[in-house]
Amino acid sequence: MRRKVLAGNWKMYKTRGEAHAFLEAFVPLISPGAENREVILCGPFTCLDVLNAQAGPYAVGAQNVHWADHGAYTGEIAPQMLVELGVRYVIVGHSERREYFNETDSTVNRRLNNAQDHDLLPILCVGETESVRKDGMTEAHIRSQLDRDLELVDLRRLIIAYEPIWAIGTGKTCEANEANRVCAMIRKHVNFEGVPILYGGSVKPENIDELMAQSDIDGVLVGGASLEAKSFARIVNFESVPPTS
Ligand SMILES: O=C[C@H](O)COP(=O)(O)O
Repeated sequence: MRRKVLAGNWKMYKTRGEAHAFLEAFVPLISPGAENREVILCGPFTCLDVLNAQAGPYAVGAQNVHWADHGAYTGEIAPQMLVELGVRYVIVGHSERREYFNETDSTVNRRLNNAQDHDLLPILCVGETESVRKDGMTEAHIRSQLDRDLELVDLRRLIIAYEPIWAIGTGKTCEANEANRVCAMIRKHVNFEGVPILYGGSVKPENIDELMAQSDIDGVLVGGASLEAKSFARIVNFESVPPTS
């Protein structure tokens, strides 16, 4: 059985003090016995050591990593610098990186490979814009991203997040059955049953149970609703709905 993954992406929010306060509130709210649930907190670089010190059983993730181990790359961060801070996961290819920082499938691929070379577990983000969806090109677009991004990447040490761009931070959640359909398509395309596939895009306490009840959604990547301890705790404590058969 694939593990369940509940990941929070804080984006460019939270100072170290705010991260500390979040953890003090969040950790006691998590229900015991959430076995087989991997909780990941992806904070800004400046918070990573605070998360590592205080997050207890929960894993720490970064939001980007460079394809080189060192060099004249102002503003970038190398994998071993993250590993030294106790980071285990790293988000790669988030649509905000692709849109605002000119990430391409080629740079995403190089970042994924270097992350794995240093034993970081990457969370690759893929997804379509609203206009791609309207043109009926969602599947073709995602398959193309996967083909280019995953060259030489070890699928056994990878998480994929399906994040329809039109659903990110907009409050427009993709219907659970449609998100499930695309996640199933991704699994089939990469041809590896064991890869955890997450859904991301306006996940909140009100829709988490329905999303987690889907057959091909193994978890969620949460932006806005991961910033507040109570709402992210409700997401982590999602209620399992037994499969109907
Ligand atoms: O990485 C997280 C996604 O961009 C989703 O963000 P959101 O939950 O604020 O829509």
